[in-house]
Order: sequence, then C-alpha cells, then structure tokens
Amino acid sequence: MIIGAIAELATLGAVMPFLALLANPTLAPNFPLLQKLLGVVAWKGDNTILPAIMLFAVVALSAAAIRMLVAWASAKWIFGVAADIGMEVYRRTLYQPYSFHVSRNTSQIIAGLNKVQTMAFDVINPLVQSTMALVISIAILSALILIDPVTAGVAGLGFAALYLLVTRVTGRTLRANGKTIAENETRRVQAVQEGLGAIRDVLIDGTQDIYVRRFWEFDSAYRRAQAANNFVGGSPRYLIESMGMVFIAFLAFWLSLRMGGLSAAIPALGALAMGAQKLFPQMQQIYYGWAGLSGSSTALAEVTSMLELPIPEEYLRRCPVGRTRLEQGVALCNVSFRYREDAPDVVAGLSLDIPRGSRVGFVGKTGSGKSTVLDLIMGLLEPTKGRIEIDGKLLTRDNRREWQARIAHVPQAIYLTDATIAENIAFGLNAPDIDQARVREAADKAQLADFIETLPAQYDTQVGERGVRLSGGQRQRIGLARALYKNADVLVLDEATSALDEGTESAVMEAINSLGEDTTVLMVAHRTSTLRNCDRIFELKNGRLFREGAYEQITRGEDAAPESSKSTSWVIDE
Ligand SMILES: Nc1ncnc2c1ncn2[C@@H]1O[C@H](COP(=O)(O)OP(=O)(O)OP(=O)(O)O)[C@@H](O)[C@H]1O
Repeated sequence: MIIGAIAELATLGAVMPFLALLANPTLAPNFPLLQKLLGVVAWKGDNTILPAIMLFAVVALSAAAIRMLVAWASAKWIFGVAADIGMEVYRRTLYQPYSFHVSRNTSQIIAGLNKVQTMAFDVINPLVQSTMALVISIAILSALILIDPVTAGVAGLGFAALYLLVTRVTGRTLRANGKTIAENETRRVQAVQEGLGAIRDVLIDGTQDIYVRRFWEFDSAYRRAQAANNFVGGSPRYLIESMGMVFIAFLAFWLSLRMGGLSAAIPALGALAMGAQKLFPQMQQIYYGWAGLSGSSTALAEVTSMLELPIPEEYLRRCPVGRTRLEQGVALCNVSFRYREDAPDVVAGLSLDIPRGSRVGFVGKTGSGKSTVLDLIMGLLEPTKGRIEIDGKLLTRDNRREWQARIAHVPQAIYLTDATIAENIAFGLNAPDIDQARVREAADKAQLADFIETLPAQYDTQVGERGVRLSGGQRQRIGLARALYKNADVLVLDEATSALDEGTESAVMEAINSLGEDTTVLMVAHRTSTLRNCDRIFELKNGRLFREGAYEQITRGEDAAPESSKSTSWVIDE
C-alpha cells in the first residue's frame, strides 16, 4: 500500500519539474537528478529536454510497474482469502449433524458457496482496493497541498464532501438491492436444481417453459438488482470527474490572472491537473468499496453465519483406528423422536433388542418411521426421548463416531459420484488407495462382477453424474458393493434391493447371509421375501412397534408381539 502511494507520489513529483523544464529549458542546472543523469550518460548536447523526457519516462514506468506488482500481490491475497473462506464454509457445512442437513434445502448451501464468490469480488477486493486508494489519496492530497495548499485543500474537501453526499443518497438503494441479490441467488439455484432434478418429468410433461419462467423470475430480479448496484457504485465518477474538469478550467482562469500569467502557472497547473486525474479514480475506488460492502451486506451476513456454524466436537476427534467390534448388540429403550419441536413424534416409545450377528427386518406402511429408526440407530439422529444402547453402553455424542465407524449403510437412493465403478465401490478413497481385490470381492457378492466384466473399461468405467449411465438395479448393487467393501460389522440396508429382480435379490441376500455371525444386518424391505432370512421382524405403525416376530411365525400367521401390542392381523405393506 505504502509502496503504491510512493509510486504515485514519484510520478506526481516528477511532473512539476518536467513541465517547468519544458516551459523554460534554461532551468536545467536547477535539477540535480537530471544533472546526475546527464553525467551518467555523458550527454554532450545543449538540448536537455530529451534526457528530461527519458528521466520522466523512467519514473512514470517504474511507478506503473510498482503499481502493477502491488495490484498482482493484492489480487493474489484477496483470492487466497476467498478460497480459504469458501473451503471453511464447505467444511463447516459438511461437519454439521444430519438434523441440520434434513432441515435445509441444498440450494441454500450451494448458493451460500456462491456468495463467497460475491464476497471476494464485491466486498474483500473493493475493500482492499479502497484501503489502498485511501492511503494513495492521502499521499496525493498531501503532495498537492505542498504545491498549492489553498487550491488543493478546497478541492480535496469539496470532492470528499460530494462523495459523502452521494453515499447518503445511495446507501439505502444499495442495501435493498443487496438483499434482493442474496435472496434471488438462492432461489435461482433452487429453480435450476428442481428443473434438472425432475428432468424426466419435465421432458414427459413438457413443462420446460414453466421451469424456465420460474428461473427467469428469480434470475431477472437478481440481475436487475446487480445491474442497479453496479450503476450506483460506478456512476458518481462521471459526475465528479466532469465537475473536476470544470474546477480545473476555473483554476486555470484564476491562475492566469495572477502575476506572470498562464505560462508561469503551467507547472503548478499541470501538477494539480495530474494530481486531480490521479485522485479522482482513488476517491471513486473508496466509494466503490463502500458501495460493494453496502450492496453485499445480506450476502456477507449469510456467509458470516455459515462461518460461525459450530462444529460438534466429536466430529473433530479422530476415529479410533483399531475399532472394537460389536459384542452384545443394540437396544432401543423407549425411544421417541420428532423432526421439529412443534411437529408430532414420528417414532414413539419404541423399545427393541438387536442381538449381535442377527438379521433384523423392519416393515410397516410408508411413512411409519422405518428409515427414521435406522437413522436413530446409526446415530445420525438423536432420540428426543429414551435411550439407545450399544453393548449396554448409552450411545452419546462422545462415542457416536466410534459406533458409526462400524456401520455400512445402503440408503434407499444411493448417491453415485461421477467417477469409475471402482471409485464408487471404494467410496471416499483416492484411486491409489483402493484395494482392487476387495473391490472385486465386494462386486462379486453384490452380484455385479459379471456385469462389470462385460464392460470395455470394466472397473474403470465412468458411471456418469449420479450413475446416470447405469440402471437402477446396477446402481443399487454398486451401493451394496460399497457397503460390503467397508467390511463393517453392522450392515444397514434401507430398501437396498428394491430395484433388483427376485433372482438377483435372493443371490445378493444369500451373499449377505453368508457374511457370518460377526455381521449384524438391519434391513427395511417392502418385499416380504427379502426378509426371509431375518431372525426377527419388527412391524412399525405410526412410529410405534406394532408387532414383532420371526419370518416363519409371520408367514404362519403367528404373532410373537407382546400382549400389549397384539392386534388381529399381520399385514406387511407390500
Ligand atoms: N426431514 C424430515 N423432516 C420432517 N419430517 C420428516 C422428515 N423425514 C421424514 N419425516 C416424516 O417422518 C415420518 C417417517 O418417515 P420415514 O421416512 O422414517 O418413514 P418410512 O417408514 O421409512 O417411509 P417409507 O417406507 O416411505 O420410506 C413421515 O411421516 C415423514 O413425513
């Protein structure tokens, strides 16, 4: 900053002697630096204007080089800071508990990351530039005051007051537009995600125009507000620059009336004109920085709140390396859960035992709470009431990570990354760290190996975004292989085989059953046959345990549920 200011001063300081020399070449002996240069280059001629031009050019070009260097260094720093902020926002988001994620729209998070970009361009960059401009302005103004205190003082104060007036007039508009920009940024991301997420329906229903209109509504409001703030931030310079030119014209007239006329005033006038020409962009930059800050105050508040998200301490702890295995089992004791305080319980007073090595099935009508129970058991959600015990020990935030490290989960909708099949099976590992033999073994158990071997690139085949190049059943089997690759001792399958034909499903189930007694399997399935090998099946109804029993008991119509929860018929929702 200081170097930048010195560079500006150097050019400004060189102008006055240079103009004085142009006006009167006989003054050359008065300038020691010029004399030194003439000595260095052994200048013989009478004309000293050419070396003076060269000296002036050297000063001006060096100043420009220094300013470019300063601009490069500040740009590098600013975008480095923005990259750090972006990474921190994403990191904090990923470290939030599951309850945070289920209560938010992902568009909010994606737009939040875009707002970091806004911060870099519209807040940090202009603010750094403004601070530099302020230092340079003070330096320039000080130099101008040395040249002509009255003129420079009056002009400096006058133009600063003018900018202050402009900030009073434009502040409210900038902030209002900033709010519109921040809100519509989130909505336009949401509109794009909704349109692309429902692309099959959009194509079949021909509703493209509806989605385009929705996007346009948000995007145009966003762009309009952006354009308005851009104009408000950039336009005062035209007004103030023209006023500056008028001021200099009057100044020239006033100086011409003084002793010696206009020719005697040329050096001072030239320096003042150049000073003004350098000062106006700096003043405009200060204003622009303020305008950027005002216009981005809503985005800034959102990014700040994301940066302030606390990371639960247990997520920062390293997961134990040599994890202990499940010894006895899992127990739910009178567990209740609700998603929001003002919402009803979706799991109510649930008590059940899952012994180690057992195969347990959950059934119940859609919305009866099966997936929520699995999320509670996996420690993704915390019971609102009651307790969950792992090997007789209360599941708490302190031991949750250790417990989760023993679990492999296959969700209803498996998420595949746009990477190779091997990378999707050994999920989260970098390519060199993947154990190819284990990938093949997992694929084999998930009944996927035969299919993969027919592909030209086999395990290196790219699956496309969200696995778009695969069928639903193939995607599901990659999910199963991913879980099997983890070699976890608790396998949680949430309708993980629903897209498979019966033959493939029973082969997958056979592989899962052959995992041995060290592996405990919890599964939700709508197809009763999927649960054939389960030791125990729990049926949920409105979040309560409606009945429980072995598969054989169920198919025979028996009911092993406690007296309190007995009802007349056993119906599994197909
Ligand atoms: N993120 C959420 N916020 C609020 N309510 C939710 C949320 N997720 C699920 N619910 C509600 O909780 C209840 C249980 O949902 P859950 O997904 O556990 O049922 P499920 O038995 O697994 O259903 P399905 O068989 O259709 O998958 C439902 O009434 C559902 O509307």
